[in-house]
Amino acid sequence: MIELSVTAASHNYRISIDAGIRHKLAELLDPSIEKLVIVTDEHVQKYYLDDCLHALNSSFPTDVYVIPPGEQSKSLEEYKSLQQFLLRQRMTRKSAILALGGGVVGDLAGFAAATYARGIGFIQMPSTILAHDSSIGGKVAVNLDGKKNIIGSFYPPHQVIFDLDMFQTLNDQEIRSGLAEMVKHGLIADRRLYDDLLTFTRMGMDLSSSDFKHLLVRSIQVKNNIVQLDEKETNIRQFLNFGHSFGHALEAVRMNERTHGECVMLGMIFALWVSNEKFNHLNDLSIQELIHWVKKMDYPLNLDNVTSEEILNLMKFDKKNTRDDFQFVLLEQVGKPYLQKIDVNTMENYLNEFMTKWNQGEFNWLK
Ligand SMILES: NC(=O)c1ccc[n+]([C@@H]2O[C@H](COP(=O)([O-])OP(=O)(O)OC[C@H]3O[C@@H](n4cnc5c(N)ncnc54)[C@H](O)[C@@H]3O)[C@@H](O)[C@H]2O)c1
Ligand SMILES: O=C(O)C(=O)C[C@@H](O)[C@H](O)[C@H](O)COP(=O)(O)O
Ligand SMILES: [Zn+2]
Repeated sequence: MIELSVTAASHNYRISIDAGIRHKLAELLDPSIEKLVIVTDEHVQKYYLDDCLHALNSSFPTDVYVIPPGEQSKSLEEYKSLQQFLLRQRMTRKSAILALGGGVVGDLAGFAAATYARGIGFIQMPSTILAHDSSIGGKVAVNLDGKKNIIGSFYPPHQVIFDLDMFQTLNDQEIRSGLAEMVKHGLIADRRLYDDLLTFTRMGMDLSSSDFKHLLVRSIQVKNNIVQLDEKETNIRQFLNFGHSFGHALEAVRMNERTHGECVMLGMIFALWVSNEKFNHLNDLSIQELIHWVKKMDYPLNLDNVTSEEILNLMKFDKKNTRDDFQFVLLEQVGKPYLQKIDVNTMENYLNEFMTKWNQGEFNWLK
């Protein structure tokens, strides 16, 4: 088992990573927890809930709250139903929510844990590759009126229990989605992670291999290093948002058609293009090589059913922005992100140019 620790402002917490770790759940949890509510979704319930309940072996009084799978569950309506369930279960500050699932379950359950009784115990048990990102660092949230994560909080978990065995039931789309956040971590902070990830996936992927486990741990370390230095995103944590200004806007327009990671991948390509074409950066990266990989991995690349106007309007709700300007994450080099102020008119021009050229297949690297 690999154990990492995270220092948050309010407390330190442990990340325990291993294949099959769910079967040891009772041993891993803090014995002082008086009551547990497991929040999960219907897919994860089907595969892993029984194992977890069996492992708990009645050590903790436990109830289960199951949400419909998908981004639609990150809503104020689902949040309210969950809070009402917590009330009915008479949860107290000595109780804990255990989020068993991907980023949707973690974000919703975490926001409920952050706000019920002004904060109760919160354990993350990520079940997707993507959730190596979402389960660490304490960003918890729901969406409102198509604006991603606009109602939320910073609420670091008290523990993260990551069972890599659960990746075996992920479909290709969810694997792709999670790999995108790993690529992001490589691009912003770890050139070797980026290179190794592209090589590993080219050679055929065994998600249960020790090679993949090491890549995942390196990716977790990138996230961990950053959130420990800037938990509330006042400076360098904004780099973790690389690709998300455009990505979140696309995700909101194409809700339920494309995953978070698929949209972030296109958002990163846009940001790489701006970095290279408009600011003359990135002479150490072949965008073409990345696009070849992206195509091989079957990321959906179609942008012709969305307008630059729709994207621009949603990008205005990006939480990094100031009132008048976009604060856009660019890369000077791989591993050297920075924040660039871009005014609305300039961003509109960039989007128009990029999306027109993209849709007309004018980029050499698309060929
Ligand atoms: N809080 C953060 O820092 C942070 C970081 C990144 C992303 N996010 C958020 O995370 C969400 C995306 O998370 P996600 O990609 O994990 O999506 P998800 O939680 O919707 O899970 C994806 C799909 O896979 C299914 N699933 C989950 N685990 C499975 C397993 N082991 N086997 C089979 N199926 C499984 C789910 O039921 C769902 O249908 C987005 O809402 C995004 O905004 C948050
Ligand atoms: O941890 C962070 O900080 C991130 O930005 C990680 C992102 O991958 C994640 O999608 C996050 O939820 C985006 O946050 P938001 O503040 O842009 O909603
Ligand atoms: Zn993300």
